[in-house]
Amino acid sequence: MNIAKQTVRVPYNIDSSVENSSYIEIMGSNHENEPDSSKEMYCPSDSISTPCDKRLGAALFNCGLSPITRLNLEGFEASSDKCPDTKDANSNVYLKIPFLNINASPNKCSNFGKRRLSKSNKMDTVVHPSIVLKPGKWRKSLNNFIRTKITEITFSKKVARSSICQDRKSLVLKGEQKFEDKFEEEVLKYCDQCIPLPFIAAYEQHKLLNTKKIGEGAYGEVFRCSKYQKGLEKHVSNIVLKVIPLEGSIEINGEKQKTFSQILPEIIITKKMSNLQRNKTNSTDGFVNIHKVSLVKGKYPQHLIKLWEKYDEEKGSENDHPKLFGDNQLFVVLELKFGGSDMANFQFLNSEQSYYALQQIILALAVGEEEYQFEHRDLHLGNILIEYTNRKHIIFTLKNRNLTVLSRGVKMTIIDYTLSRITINNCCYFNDLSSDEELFQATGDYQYDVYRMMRKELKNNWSSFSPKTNILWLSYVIVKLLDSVKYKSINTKVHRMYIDKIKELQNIIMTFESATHCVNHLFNLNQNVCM
Ligand SMILES: Nc1ncnc2c1ncn2[C@@H]1O[C@H](COP(=O)(O)OP(=O)(O)OP(=O)(O)O)[C@@H](O)[C@H]1O
Repeated sequence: MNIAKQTVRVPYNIDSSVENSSYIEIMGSNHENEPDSSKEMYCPSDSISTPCDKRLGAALFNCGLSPITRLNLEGFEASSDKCPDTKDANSNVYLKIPFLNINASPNKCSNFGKRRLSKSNKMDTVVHPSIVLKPGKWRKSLNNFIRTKITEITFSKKVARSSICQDRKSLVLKGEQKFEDKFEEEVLKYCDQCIPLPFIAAYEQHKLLNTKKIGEGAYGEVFRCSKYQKGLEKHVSNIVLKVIPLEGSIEINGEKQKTFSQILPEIIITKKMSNLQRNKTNSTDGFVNIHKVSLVKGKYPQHLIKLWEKYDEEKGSENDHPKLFGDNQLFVVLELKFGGSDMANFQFLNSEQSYYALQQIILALAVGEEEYQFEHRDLHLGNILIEYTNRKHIIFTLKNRNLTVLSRGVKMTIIDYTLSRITINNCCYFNDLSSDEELFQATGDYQYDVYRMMRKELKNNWSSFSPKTNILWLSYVIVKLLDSVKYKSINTKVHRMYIDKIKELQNIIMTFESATHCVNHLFNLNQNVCM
């Protein structure tokens, strides 16, 4: 601890947690040989991060790395090389610690771990020696970590691995298996197509206006645009295109490409959650609205490549260059409604605004639970979008009851169902994380405790319905509202008042069994009617 204190430099990340009890178990365990190692390794109920108000403060320990939860990942040591792109090379962590926290910070080193075409059109892998912890999009972080681990370090044996947490399964609870092996056919049905469309023709430049790349995930590139709508004969604004490569044999962004069988449940879940806005008994528009899905084939359109490169120049992309895709590459394009900026990058006016934002999230989850036994299971700040609205109120229907929340100028949208669990027509869709280890080894933010807490809650049975996982994520959102999100004005009475209200909720959140249970409390609903 003392050595670490002296040597570790100022952190890049906002570490909202300091885990406090799992160190010894983790260091002592050998996961590979212990299929049921979860109890021994993590004792998750005991290893919940210290609440933000009690955690070690910056003054005490000026370091973003959780000091006592470094994991021993065999074969991995810090390299002493300096990152060629990093201006302040000294700000890299150059401690020799067994587990350098996972993540590439694009701002620090935009070339970290990604493949790109060099001038000679040869594939180069540029590797960053330091791995910096960052909360949020863990999948890319893990990929980068693994890619770095493979390229940077001399391994006695190469790590052969498939994708992270991509074990999408469906479990038919009653009746017949619906799709058999006709996943491609089913995807085409959802796209309203018989065959894939040529990518370049379907997304020609003139059909899209004001196009801009706005984000990226491990699976896809995300563009915002106005898109020409045939029936309406005009461009409709605020469309988001999420472009996901499919079925190809080349790895993209360190991941195997999704298959038809993996993308189909995501399309189904996205459509179902989106349609909740038109539902009667339980309704919300808090889940991202999907306009259309398309299956396209062929090279990436040149104008989208240019926008990808612009984003890379300005912000630094961690993804592979889309020029890599050939003539036969398939893509699914999800056309979604623009939901705003993600919560990690949003600045709230004050905590009154964030308190009502939190209520919107709780209600949306409750509606999902009631209608589809929905658990999000990955509700980190990157998956919660916020936009400004003129609407005074946001209206939800929960079990035929209309519930109204003040918007205080913001509208919340939940995205990304990669880990989500849902029951639709007696079929349960879930992502089986039971044999995934990497996600449960990550550390450095309360977010990473939540995955372990979910595993404990679900007893590693990822098909079961346990809405408590939504509560675990709500506890995380509350911690973030108190600890990390940005506020414009904090020196006001109203801000202090609502911070107290959020703290009150923090004190009781874990006593609820579901988001619905929490709503009953918040809205003083009659237990007999609403439980
Ligand atoms: N509807 C939307 N409106 C606004 N921004 C969006 C929308 N959908 C996605 N984004 C932006 O794009 C980013 C990546 O999207 P998303 O999380 O869906 O990708 P992914 O490939 O599933 O990510 P992951 O790496 O977590 O698997 C989001 O963090 C967000 O910033």
